[in-house]
Amino acid sequence: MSGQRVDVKVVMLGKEYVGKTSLVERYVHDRFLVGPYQNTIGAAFVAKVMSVGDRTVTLGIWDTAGSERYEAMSRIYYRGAKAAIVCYDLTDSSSFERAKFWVKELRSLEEGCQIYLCGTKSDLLEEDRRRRRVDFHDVQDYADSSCSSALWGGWECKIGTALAARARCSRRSSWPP
Ligand SMILES: Nc1nc2c(ncn2[C@@H]2O[C@H](COP(=O)(O)OP(=O)(O)OP(=O)(O)O)[C@@H](O)[C@H]2O)c(=O)[nH]1
Repeated sequence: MSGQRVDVKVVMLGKEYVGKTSLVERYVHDRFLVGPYQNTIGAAFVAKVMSVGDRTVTLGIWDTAGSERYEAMSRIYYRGAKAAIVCYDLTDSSSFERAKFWVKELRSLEEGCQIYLCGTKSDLLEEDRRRRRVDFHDVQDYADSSCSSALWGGWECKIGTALAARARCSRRSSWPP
């Protein structure tokens, strides 16, 4: 890990190709990934400093590889995470099943982890609604019963909004977490 002090550990989880790395790039560097798809190998770490009220918080974001080949490795990266962004592709129903797999595992093994479900590639639905493969209400029901929140979006998804909310919650109870 980088030598930087991390206040909140965040992990990105989800099936390969759902767009985890793209979301992190967009959020941390405000840029879109260009060029051909390159799958993450193992995991990648990036730190992001953000303001929450009058505090400065450093997020340590672990972007895990979605390929099932790296499943055991992903478990190492979610340990001790305060927040998990579990991504699925709105145009791929199997990716939602994979997201549920991670949510179930986090709920049983990482009690202190806030779980956010994140539907990606909504731009593809804007182009053609028939491409949707994950029902809006199914996600909402599932998020209500099993997660901290559901996020909607593609490139524009604001991971930070959810994390800031999480940070504010922590602040009311015990901060730093
Ligand atoms: N149209 C569209 N394409 C996207 C979006 N997000 C990611 N992609 C594309 O989907 C592909 C996979 O994106 P990645 O961000 O590499 O996916 P990943 O989940 O990190 O994949 P792994 O590293 O294999 O786990 C790439 O070709 C991206 O350009 C999105 O919001 N909309």
